[in-house]
Parts: sequence; C-alpha cells; structure tokens
Amino acid sequence: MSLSKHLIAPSVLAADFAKLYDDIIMVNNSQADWFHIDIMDGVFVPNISFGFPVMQAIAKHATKPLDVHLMIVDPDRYLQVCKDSGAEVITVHYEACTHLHRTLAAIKELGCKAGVALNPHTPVSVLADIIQDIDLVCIMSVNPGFGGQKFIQYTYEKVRQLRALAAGRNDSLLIEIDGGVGSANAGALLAAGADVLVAGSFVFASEDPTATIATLKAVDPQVQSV
Ligand SMILES: O=C(CO)[C@H](O)[C@H](O)COP(=O)(O)O
Repeated sequence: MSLSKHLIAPSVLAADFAKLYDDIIMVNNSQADWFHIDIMDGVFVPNISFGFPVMQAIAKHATKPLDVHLMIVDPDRYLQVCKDSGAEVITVHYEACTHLHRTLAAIKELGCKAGVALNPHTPVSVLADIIQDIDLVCIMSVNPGFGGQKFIQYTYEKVRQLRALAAGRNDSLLIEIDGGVGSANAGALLAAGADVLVAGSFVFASEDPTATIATLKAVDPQVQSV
C-alpha cells in the first residue's frame, strides 16, 4: 500500500471528445482526485483546446474538483467566467500576468484556489516575493500547448528548488507537474517534492484508464524510478 498523499489529475485534453461524457464518468469512478482542464487561446500557446461552454458541460457531470489551467494571455478577463463554469483551482501563467499579485488576489476573492504555472524556461526564483500568496505552482514539464510530449528532465531540479523556496513560508504549497507524466517518472517526481500529478495521454491512451489512474495513485514516492 502506498503511503503517499499525492493527487492525480487526469488531463481532459487527452480524452476522446466524441465520448467525453463516458470519460468524465470514468474519472468520477476512478481513484483520480481532480479533473485537469486545459483552456488554450491560440495566442499564449500555439494551439486551441476548448472553451468555457465545454468546461461547463464537464462540470455538470464531474463529481471531483476542476483544476483549470489557463494557457491564455490576459487571464484576468476570464476569471469570473472560469469560476462560474465550475473551477475550484484556477492557475494562470506567470509569463501571462503583468500584475500577478493582483491576479492571485482576484482568484482568491472568487473563492478559488490560486495557482501559478511556470513554463520550462522560467526559473522558480521568480516566485520568491510572492510564494506565500500562492496555493499551487504548476511546473510545466513540457512546453505548454500540446499533450503527448516528452518530459523535460530538469523538472526534478525545479521541484526541489521550489520546495526549498517555499520552506517555512508556504509549507502547504501544492506543487503540480504537468506534461509527459507517467509511471516512469511519477515516483521520482513525488520524491523530489511534487504533490499533484497531471497525466493526459498516459491515462487516456492506455488500454485501461481506470487501472492506469490506480497505478499512478499507488506510486510510492520513495521509489526512484528514473
Ligand atoms: O497542459 C497541457 C498541455 O499544455 C497538458 O495538461 C499536458 O500536456 C498533459 O498531457 P500529457 O500528459 O499527454 O503530456
């Protein structure tokens, strides 16, 4: 039995949109903790996923929290609709926010958990003056925009650096990893200090997604699997 308290957030981006309802029910009935919802605008990232009407349809059937990753420019414009569409966690990109402190306060005022995502090229040190105001940091372990990409190895080091940065100032900070996550790197990510594992293609492209989620949930952080 795993002693880990980590969370698993299947990324709906990798679901079969033609049978989205079935995939939502699968996640509801699995050991997953959250739904990870990727909203893209074709500007901040070179892709467009789906928008708030689809998210509202997901929220109607989901029985677990929606963890929303806004890959959009000027996210302040969409915080209210994001909350109204069912978000419990709203994550904005550090690279997309001119006034990050103000944006995080606005998310919290809506009653949501406030997250910040960092692109692979952005060092965790940029969060030094604001770490106490963040509920979740999403470390992108691929360049955002597409599922199914190769995991960037330097992510382990960033997780360790972030845990050290938060120590004593935000010990309840959740560290989420997004991109290329699977059973080959999950144990080492948890050992480095990660709390939330987002997994898209590893879950939805597997033969038995429910069993794959259970496998990720059972990963032991002590096991260095890479
Ligand atoms: O944020 C994302 C893409 O920008 C996805 O959540 C992420 O890529 C997960 O997909 P996969 O597990 O297939 O890599």
